Amino acid sequence: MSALSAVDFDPEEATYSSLLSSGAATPAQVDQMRSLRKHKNLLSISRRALLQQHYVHDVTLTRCALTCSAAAALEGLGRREEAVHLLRHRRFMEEEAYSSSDSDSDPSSPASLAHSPTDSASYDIALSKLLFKADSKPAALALTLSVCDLSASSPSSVLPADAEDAYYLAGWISIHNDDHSGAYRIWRRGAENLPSSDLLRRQNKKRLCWDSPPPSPPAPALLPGLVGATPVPTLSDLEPFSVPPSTPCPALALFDPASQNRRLAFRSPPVLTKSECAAVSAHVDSFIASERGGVWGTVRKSSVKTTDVAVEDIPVLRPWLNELLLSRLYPLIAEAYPTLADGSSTLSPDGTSRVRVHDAFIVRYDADNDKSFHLPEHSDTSAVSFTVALNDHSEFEGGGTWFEALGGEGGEGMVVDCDVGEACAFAGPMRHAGYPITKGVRLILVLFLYVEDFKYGEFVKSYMDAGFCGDCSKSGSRAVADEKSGVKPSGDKTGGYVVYRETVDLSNMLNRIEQEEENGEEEEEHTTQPKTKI
Ligand SMILES: O=C(O)CCC(=O)C(=O)O
Ligand SMILES: [Fe+2]
Repeated sequence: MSALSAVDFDPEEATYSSLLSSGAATPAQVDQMRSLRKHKNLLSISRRALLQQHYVHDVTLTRCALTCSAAAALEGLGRREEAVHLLRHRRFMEEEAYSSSDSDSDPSSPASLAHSPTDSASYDIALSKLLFKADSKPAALALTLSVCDLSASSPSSVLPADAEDAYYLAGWISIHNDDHSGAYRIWRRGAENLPSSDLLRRQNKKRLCWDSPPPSPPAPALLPGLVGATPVPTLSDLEPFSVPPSTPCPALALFDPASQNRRLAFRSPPVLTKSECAAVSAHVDSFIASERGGVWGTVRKSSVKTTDVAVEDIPVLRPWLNELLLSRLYPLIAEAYPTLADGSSTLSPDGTSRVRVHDAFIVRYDADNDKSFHLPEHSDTSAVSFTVALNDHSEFEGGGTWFEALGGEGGEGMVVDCDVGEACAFAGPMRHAGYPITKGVRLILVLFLYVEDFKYGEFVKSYMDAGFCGDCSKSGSRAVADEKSGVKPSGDKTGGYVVYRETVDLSNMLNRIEQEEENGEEEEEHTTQPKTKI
């Protein structure tokens, strides 16, 4: 039976229906029920529209879009194999029919209306999305790259939105494949081939900023007042924080166990002087005033509100951060994390660092004005991250970086608190949070770093696959309420976690086709039957 003619009886739905009518359904079950109904509706509408060839008379519909919509619905119903088969089959059939059709035939005939030269790329994007979700990364990457290549060699064969999606998705598949450098190469190519894409331009700009050569002569001459006279920290200057022997943590898998000895987080003495922090803060304020109309926003969109600015957006801070990285933070990482899990070090044989910036933000928590108190539990997209305190602790109460695995069995975790100029370095896959402030403003520099050619994701995955961790990277349920404030580090959301700008954009992109088609189909649906709402 083909995917389009399958009878969609689902015993699960019958169970949910009786649960709902008995009033015993949990919120999670209601959500599942909604999703089930939504995808069933979408599948039945797409199927009907395809079978009745609605696209012949309705210029807003195409066979390709309806097919992608049906595939998205099948995926939503957990029928991924059918979805993949449907897309592959339709792509092949339509391409065949199109290439063998007589070019002199009536242009209004269904055959020519049903397939346009850009449809194959649209099918490929929809397919690669499914393959990526199915964790078939090499196949997904090959398909997205083929769309990138096609858009470069024959721009009229790929819709601009599909081309942007292809480059963006290919970059993210590469990152999930532990190939950050490859991702940035793809985004660079995308930015060059699609100069109108803001998304690709931003990704590329980031890379250009953090790969730029160190300023020479160094920053003091370029930026008076911005580089202080703090010494370069060595291991004996760092205060280590160890994961207790009884506590699992996927980040342990990143380093050589003998030399690391479960020390995954470190607090350093000041890497910035007070006057340097004040100067950075003043530059941020003047940027917000002149470029953002005095209003802080969020560049790193997250599932909960965070207030931040990307360092690369403030030109005066770019050489400053490069200098800070090269002179103090990269050496600090080499001291704190001497041997990686693959036996290599973060230093190349020539002594230069292999560490690279993935993201650099200045994050502001403000208990009094925008009520941005905390950041919920999450892991970073990084091998190593930093938080560096940019203002004095007397300016706020509470705060600090909370780590679940540093607190032992009880689940209360531990807060590592930094005073102005001090840095907290930690392994990105450690589950952590911005602990709530209860008063004032806390300003920090946040850095997500990776190590070139070090496949940290692979080590985390092996650790998880080996079952060492149970579900320790998934749930925030072990967070314990703070006695005084009554707020959890995980926020008010159960299992709250932060998704970063790229991840949000990525999931928006992945869901966009589905959403657009659903909206289109809902309109269609209103004309044919009332919508079933739960
Ligand atoms: O506020 C903190 O100390 C943590 C910040 C953080 O984890 C992040 O920005 O990803
Ligand atoms: Fe973080």
